[in-house]
Amino acid sequence: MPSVVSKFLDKSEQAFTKNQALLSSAVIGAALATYAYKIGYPLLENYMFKPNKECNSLNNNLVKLNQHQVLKNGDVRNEINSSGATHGDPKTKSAMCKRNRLRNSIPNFNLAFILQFLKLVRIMIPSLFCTEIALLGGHTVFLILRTFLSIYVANLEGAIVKFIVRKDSGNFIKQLGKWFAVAIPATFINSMIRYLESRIALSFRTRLVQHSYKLYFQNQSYYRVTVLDARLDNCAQRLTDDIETVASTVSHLYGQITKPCFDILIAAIALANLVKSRNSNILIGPVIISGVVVVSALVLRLVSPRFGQLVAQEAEKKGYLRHVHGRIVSNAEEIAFYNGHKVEQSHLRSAYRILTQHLEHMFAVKLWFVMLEQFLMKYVWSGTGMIVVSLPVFLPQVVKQVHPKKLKMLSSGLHDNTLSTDIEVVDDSVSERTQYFTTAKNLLLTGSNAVERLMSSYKDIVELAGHTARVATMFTVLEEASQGIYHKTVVAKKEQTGDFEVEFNGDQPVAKGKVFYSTNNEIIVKNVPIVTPNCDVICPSLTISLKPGYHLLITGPNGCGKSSLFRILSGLWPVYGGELTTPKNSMFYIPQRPYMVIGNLRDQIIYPDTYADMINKQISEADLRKIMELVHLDHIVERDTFHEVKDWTDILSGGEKQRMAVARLFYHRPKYALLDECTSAVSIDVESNMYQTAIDMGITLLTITHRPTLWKFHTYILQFDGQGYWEFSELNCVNRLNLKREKDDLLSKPNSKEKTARLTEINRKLGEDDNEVLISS
Ligand SMILES: Nc1ncnc2c1ncn2[C@@H]1O[C@H](COP(=O)(O)OP(=O)(O)OP(=O)(O)O)[C@@H](O)[C@H]1O
Repeated sequence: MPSVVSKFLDKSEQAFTKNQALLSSAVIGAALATYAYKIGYPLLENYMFKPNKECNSLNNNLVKLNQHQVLKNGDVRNEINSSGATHGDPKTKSAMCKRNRLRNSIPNFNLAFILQFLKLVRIMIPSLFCTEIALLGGHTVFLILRTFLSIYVANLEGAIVKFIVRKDSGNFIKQLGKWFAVAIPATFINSMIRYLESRIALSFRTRLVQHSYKLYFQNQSYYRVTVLDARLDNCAQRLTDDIETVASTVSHLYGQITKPCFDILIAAIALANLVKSRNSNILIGPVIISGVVVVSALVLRLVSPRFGQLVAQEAEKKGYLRHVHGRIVSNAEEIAFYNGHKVEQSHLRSAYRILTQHLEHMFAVKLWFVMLEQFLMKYVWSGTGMIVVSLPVFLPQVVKQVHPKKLKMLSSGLHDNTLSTDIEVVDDSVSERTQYFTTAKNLLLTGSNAVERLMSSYKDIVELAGHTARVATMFTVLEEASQGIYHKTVVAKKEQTGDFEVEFNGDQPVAKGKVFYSTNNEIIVKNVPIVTPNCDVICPSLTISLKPGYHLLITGPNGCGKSSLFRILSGLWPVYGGELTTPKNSMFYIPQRPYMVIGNLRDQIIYPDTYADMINKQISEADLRKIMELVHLDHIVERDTFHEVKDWTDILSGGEKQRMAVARLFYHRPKYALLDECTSAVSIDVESNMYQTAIDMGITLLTITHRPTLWKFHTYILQFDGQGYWEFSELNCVNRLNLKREKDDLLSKPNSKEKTARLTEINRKLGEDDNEVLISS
C-alpha cells in the first residue's frame, strides 16, 4: 500500500510539477501584491487625499458632538443645525474643517506632543529632589547593571562553547559554575527592574491624579466642563484610563529607551574589542549595520500609520461605551419601569460596535505595519548580523608582522612582555573561531534587540502622543474652565435675543457682566440677562432686589428660566451682562431630585460638611435627631441609626429624599434657600410645617413651586411670562388665591369666548401656562 501511494505521489508530482510551480508563484505574487497595496496605498492616500481624510475625521467629530449634545441636553442640538445650515452645506463644512484643523492637531511625534509631554513631566517630576527622581535613579542603576550582565553572559557563553568544542570538561564545568552563579544576581536585577518600573508608573499616576483632582474640583470645574464647555468628550475616561496609560507608558518607555542605549553602547565597545582581538577592521561592521538600521527606520517611519490618532480615537470610543453603561446604572429604575431595555441595549450595542469597528480597523492597519517591521528587524537585520560576524572570519586578517625574536620564543614556549605589543599572533583554531562567533553573535543579538526595542519604542511614543494629548487637553480645559474660559460652538438665535445680544469674541461668547459680593446679605440683580450655555437668551434683562426676610416666590411656564436664575445666582452660569451682587457662601440650593452622598445617614444630613466640620460647629447627634424629627424622618434614624452605610439613593423614597434635603437645609441654616420644587413629593401638611420651620430659623426662601399652598409663606413674587418678560412685586396672597379659585370655577364651566379671554387674563396674572385655555377652547 505505501508503495502504491508513493508511486501515485511520484506520478502526481510529475504531473503537477508545472501546475504547482505556477500555483506557488501565483500565491507568492498575490501575497506580494496585497502587501504592496496595504503598505503603499495608505501612503499614497496620505499624500493625495489628505484634506478629505481630515474632513472625514471632522464628520466623525460631528457625530460625536451630536451624541454628546443629545446626552447632555436631552434634545438634539448641534452647531450646524442651530445656525440653520445643514450638514451638507459645503461652505459651513469647509469653514469648520479649517477651524477643526487649527484646534485638533492630530496626535503624533511632533512639537505639540513634546510641549504637552513636557507639561506632564513637570507634574510627574515636580523637583530634582523628589521620590520619582530617586526611583528613576535606582531604575537606571539596575538597567546599567543588567547591560553589563548581558555582556558578561555573552562572553561566558562563548567560553562555554569553546570548551565544549575543545572537549575540555574541567574548564567547561568551571564556566558552567560561573553561569549558575550569575543567575542569582541576574534574576534579582530583572525583578528589581520590573518592580521599579511599576513603582515609577504608580508614582507618576499619583502625581497626575492629584493634579487633575485639584483642577477638577477647583471653582466647580467638574460642572463647568460638562455643561459650559464642549472640549472634553468624556472626562471620567481621561481622569482614569488615560492618566493610567500615560503613567505606565512613560515608565515603561524610560526603561525601553535607556536600556537599549546602554546596550548598544556597551555591545558596540565589546564587539569592537572582539573584532580587534582578531586583527580585523573594526569600522566595516558598524558602517554596514548603521546603514541598514537607518534605511529600515526611514522605511518604517514612512509607512507608519497614525498610531497616536488611532489610540486617541480608541480611548474616546471606550469612554463613550463607559458613559452609556454609566447612564443605565444611574437610571436603572426608570428604565426598568419603562421597560426600556430594548432601546438601552441597542444604544449599548451600537456604542460597542463603534468601538469594535475601530479596533478591527486598528488591528488591520497594525497587521501590515508589524509584518514589515518584523521582516526588517528579524530577517534583514539577522542577515546583516551574520554578514558582519562572518567578516573577520572570511576577510584576510590584518596580520601584523611578527617579531622574529617573539616567534623564536613562542616556538620555545617562552614569553617576553617587554616586546612591542603590536606584535601579536592570532590563534585561528576552530575552537577560538567558535568562541569568537558565539560571543559576537550574542553581542550582536543584544545590540540588535536593543535597536529593535528602540525602534518599536517609536510606535509606543506615537501611541503615547494620543493619550498625552487627551490628558494635557483635559488639564488645559480644566484650568481654563476654572478661570471662566469656555469653548463651546454656539450660535445665538437672533430672533430670541430681544434687547440683549450676547457679544462674541471669535466664536466664543463673552461674559461681560459684573459680579460682586454683598456685605449686608442683599441680593441685587441689575439688568442681568438669563442666557443658557447654548447662548439662547431666555430673558434679556432681569432686575430684582432682595433682603433677608424677603421670601420670594418664582413662577412661570416651563422652560422660562426659573432654575436658570438659580444657576446664575449660585455662580454656575456666567453673567453675560448687567451687575449681580450676592452674599458669599450664604445660599443653599435644593433641587427636585436631591443628591445622596456615599456614606452613612449622618453624612446625608451634614453634606457637604464632614464629620470633623460638624464637631467644629459643635453640633451633636442629638441635634441631628431633632432635625430629623422636624422633617418627619425620625423613624429612619430608629431603623438605620446614624452610622449605617447604605446606598441611600435606592433605599429612600422620593419624598424621603426630599425631606432629607430639607434636613440638610436645617443643619446648615444658610441666609438664603433656593428651593427648586424641592418638596413636590412631600405631603402638603409636612411641607407647610417645613416651610414654617425654615422661616422661623431665619432662612429667606426663594421658591420655585406650582403649589398654591406654599404662596402664604412668601412676601414677593417674580413672575416670568415665558416670552422673556417678567414682573417683580409684593405678593398679595389673598388676591392670588381668589384668582386661582376663579380659574378653577371657570374651568368647570362650558366653553365660551368670554371664558377663554378671562382664563388667559388670569393665567397671565398668575404666571401660569395657557394649556387649559387651549384645551377648553
Ligand atoms: N445646560 C443647558 N444647556 C443649554 N440649555 C439649557 C441648559 N439647561 C437649561 N437649558 C435651557 O434653558 C431653558 C430654561 O431652563 P430652566 O431649567 O431654567 O427652566 P425652568 O423655568 O426651570 O423650567 P421648569 O419649570 O420646567 O423646571 C430651557 O429652554 C432649557 O432647555
